[in-house]
Amino acid sequence: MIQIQHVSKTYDNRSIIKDISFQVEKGESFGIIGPNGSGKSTLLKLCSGIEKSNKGTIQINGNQMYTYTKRQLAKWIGVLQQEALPLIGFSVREVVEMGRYPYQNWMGSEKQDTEQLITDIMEKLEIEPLKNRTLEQLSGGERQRVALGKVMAQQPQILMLDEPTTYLDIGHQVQMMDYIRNWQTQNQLTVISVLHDLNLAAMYCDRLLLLHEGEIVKVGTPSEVLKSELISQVYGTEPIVFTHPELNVPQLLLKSK
Ligand SMILES: Nc1ncnc2c1ncn2[C@@H]1O[C@H](COP(=O)(O)OP(=O)(O)OP(=O)(O)O)[C@@H](O)[C@H]1O
Repeated sequence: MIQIQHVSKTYDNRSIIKDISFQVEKGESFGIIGPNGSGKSTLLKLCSGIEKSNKGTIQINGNQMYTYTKRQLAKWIGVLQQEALPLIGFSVREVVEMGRYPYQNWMGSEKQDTEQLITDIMEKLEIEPLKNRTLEQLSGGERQRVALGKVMAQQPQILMLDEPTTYLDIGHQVQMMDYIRNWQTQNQLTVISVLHDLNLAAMYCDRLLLLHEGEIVKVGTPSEVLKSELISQVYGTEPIVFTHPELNVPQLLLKSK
């Protein structure tokens, strides 16, 4: 579905992403993890086309990314960025409807009637009761669900998420990740997420990419990547790694030094 080959990125002569190659299959949930400043967000921006690489190629569904127009790319890739939501004035429903822009003509209308699609998405995310409120009248968790609703309305094949659970409490973190996983499994959606929380990453990702100083340390299943020695080498703190008693995935406990 998405293939990254020998991709590098420099900012101001600083090498941020160094010759990275990996691929993500259709329907897969793929997590990018690594310490602060390791290049996770930059890598995601390269994968979504927000930033251009200095070297290497990115293919979406077998075609070079640069061959897609912005509008075509928006039908393939949806990016969840909370800070990108308009701040004032728009109602919740209007914001979700904005996700339809790749399908609209220059007058903002489209052939398909999307009333029902928008209502279904809002019901699924339990934001229908908030539909007439404006964004500044919402909590952080509600705003995050609206942001997800907007990107769902875009009906992308690939969803890219940069820290989707930041500012959410544990209940809302799990709720958010469950919404995404349900959407993923029901629609064969491909998901690429940058996650700081390694326990959530292990619970919700099929494979993980561990990044350190712009280079891949390891790509593999959560059990292959979340090993005490690797985490200690990259994050500088050695965790206790154990297996989740119900989900059978690795989980980490922190130790003080
Ligand atoms: N537009 C930019 N111009 C210059 N340097 C940048 C730019 N964007 C990111 N960087 C630098 O690239 C490096 C990697 O940043 P990036 O945001 O990709 O890391 P990250 O792993 O997502 O970090 P964090 O976990 O702290 O969010 C950092 O040193 C950052 O200062």
